[in-house]
Amino acid sequence: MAATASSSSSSLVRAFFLLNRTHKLPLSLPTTTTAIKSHTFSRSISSSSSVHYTNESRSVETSHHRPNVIDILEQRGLIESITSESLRSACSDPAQPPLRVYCGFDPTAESLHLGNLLGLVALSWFLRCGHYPVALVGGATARVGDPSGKSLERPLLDPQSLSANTSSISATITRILGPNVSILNNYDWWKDVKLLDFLRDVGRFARVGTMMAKESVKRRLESSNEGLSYTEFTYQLLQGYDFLHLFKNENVSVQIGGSDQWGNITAGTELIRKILQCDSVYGVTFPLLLKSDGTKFGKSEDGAIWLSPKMLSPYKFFQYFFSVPDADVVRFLKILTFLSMEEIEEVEAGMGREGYVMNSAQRRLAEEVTRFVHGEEGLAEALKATEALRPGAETRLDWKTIEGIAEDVPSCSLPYDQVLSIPLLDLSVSTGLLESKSAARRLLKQGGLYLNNSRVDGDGRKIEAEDIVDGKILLLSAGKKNKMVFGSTSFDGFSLAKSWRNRSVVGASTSQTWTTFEAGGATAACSSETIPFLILLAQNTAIEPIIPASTSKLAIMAAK
Ligand SMILES: Nc1ncnc2c1ncn2[C@@H]1O[C@H](COP(=O)(O)OP(=O)(O)OP(=O)(O)O)[C@@H](O)[C@H]1O
Ligand SMILES: N[C@@H](Cc1ccc(O)cc1)C(=O)O
Repeated sequence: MAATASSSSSSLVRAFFLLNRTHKLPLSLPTTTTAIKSHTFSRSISSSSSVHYTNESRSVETSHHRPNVIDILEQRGLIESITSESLRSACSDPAQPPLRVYCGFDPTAESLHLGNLLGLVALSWFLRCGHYPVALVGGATARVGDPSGKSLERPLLDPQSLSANTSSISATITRILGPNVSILNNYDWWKDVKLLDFLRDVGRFARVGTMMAKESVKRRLESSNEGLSYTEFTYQLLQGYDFLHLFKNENVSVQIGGSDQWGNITAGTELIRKILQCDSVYGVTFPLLLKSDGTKFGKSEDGAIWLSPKMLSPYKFFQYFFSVPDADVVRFLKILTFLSMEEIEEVEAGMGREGYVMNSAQRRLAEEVTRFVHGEEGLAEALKATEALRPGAETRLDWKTIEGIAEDVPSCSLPYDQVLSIPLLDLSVSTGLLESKSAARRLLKQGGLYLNNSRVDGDGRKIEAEDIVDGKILLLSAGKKNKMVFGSTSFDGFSLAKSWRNRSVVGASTSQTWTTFEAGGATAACSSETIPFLILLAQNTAIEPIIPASTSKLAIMAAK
């Protein structure tokens, strides 16, 4: 059934792609324009955050040729379940106004991550097909914590962190989806809801048997000794009530989310059916994006692919997609980019052709996703950095480019006189880039040792003043992947602290001259003076400096 629907719409889909190149949004072919007055979208980001949008009423196009967004999502592998098949006709029926569709994100971290990107991509598809997306930031729900997919109750977040997270996530959503997406914070309606009113008006309609049967509840009761708190148990009702509220007040009739959200989404459609006796309400889920070990990409997992450039640079973001295995690249192109299916098929066919340049498909994927998330500027930054770090690259290195990526490659800071006139082989060992001088010599003979992207030939090569780019830095590469940046004294304690932090460190506090933070059971301290000084204190008492305390002018970062 899905296949029939998809093929019948494929010519429309193609037309849409052509259009989309020139007129970005929406994808529909407008025929008449009607003002929808009764539904003004209040683009307010909460009392608890500083981002504010003004109310605006929209002019909505009714279209005879609105591409079927559900068919498109399905073709691309972005549909896991739908509450009712009638959504397919509702979303492309020219007699009906465009749909308002929402996806929620709890602000439990400073940034959204790759898993959340699927929701943004799906919202963007709705927008491109002429509908109205709403992104909800769960300022209220994050105070409770969604038990879906969680084996333990989440720690509570303080109001300041919630507010900061709400602002930064909202800014990311606006950056990615543009100003045509409304952002709402559910704290804005929850703060006025009274418990007794809620129990009387909503609780009555929620059946305990149905609530107990939800996957998130069953799984927790079966697998954890601690079970589930009443607070977490009510989470599904909070999300259900959000849908009811948005349906009544904002005319939102579709909720989308990852497949772990099915129970919460259907809690909403059930409440709307029971309380408002309305059936024209829909839930759609997409499959979870999983890592190669089968676990989901998430904010609370290690090694998250963050969407905020403050948490992960566009360069690293680009590199992640540039390195995905061949087996995943076509699937990722379908779910994470807006390339037409024909273009994707073309890329796939190219991968099997003779003369295919390795990683070209990945490069296309990385370019498309980085552009969507970080914009043209972010993509340009990522491409420049990628080129700057490519052994053999012609591009002249400059301090500004390297400074931007120094945090993303293993780096180390040394006083000038410990670099100048030092044999390159010695330097590559003393900094930890290579394990021994014989290994360094072997690599050099094989042509795998590069200084500032140029291949090094003789083993007697010493560092000369002109090798130190802009008098500050040099780049040494071993083989193709292992790179290390050396800084002279211009690497101050602050940038060291920052680069150290980016290597999965949690909790940093800054005092006037010292930054301290904890990493994997250890505390690191770094002075913020210009001459860096870094020591690592093992947890509890024993002091174990990674550099001798006497060499107070030297700072070494974990190299590999
Ligand atoms: N790996 C993923 N693949 C697809 N969707 C995801 C993934 N991770 C989260 N989502 C979706 O993003 C939306 C927001 O989820 P949420 O804010 O709870 O993120 P989360 O990563 O699940 O958080 P946490 O790690 O704290 O559980 C939900 O619709 C959820 O299903
Ligand atoms: N429960 C969702 C976030 C969400 C919150 C409120 C909603 O109304 C909708 C979605 C999640 O944690 O992934």
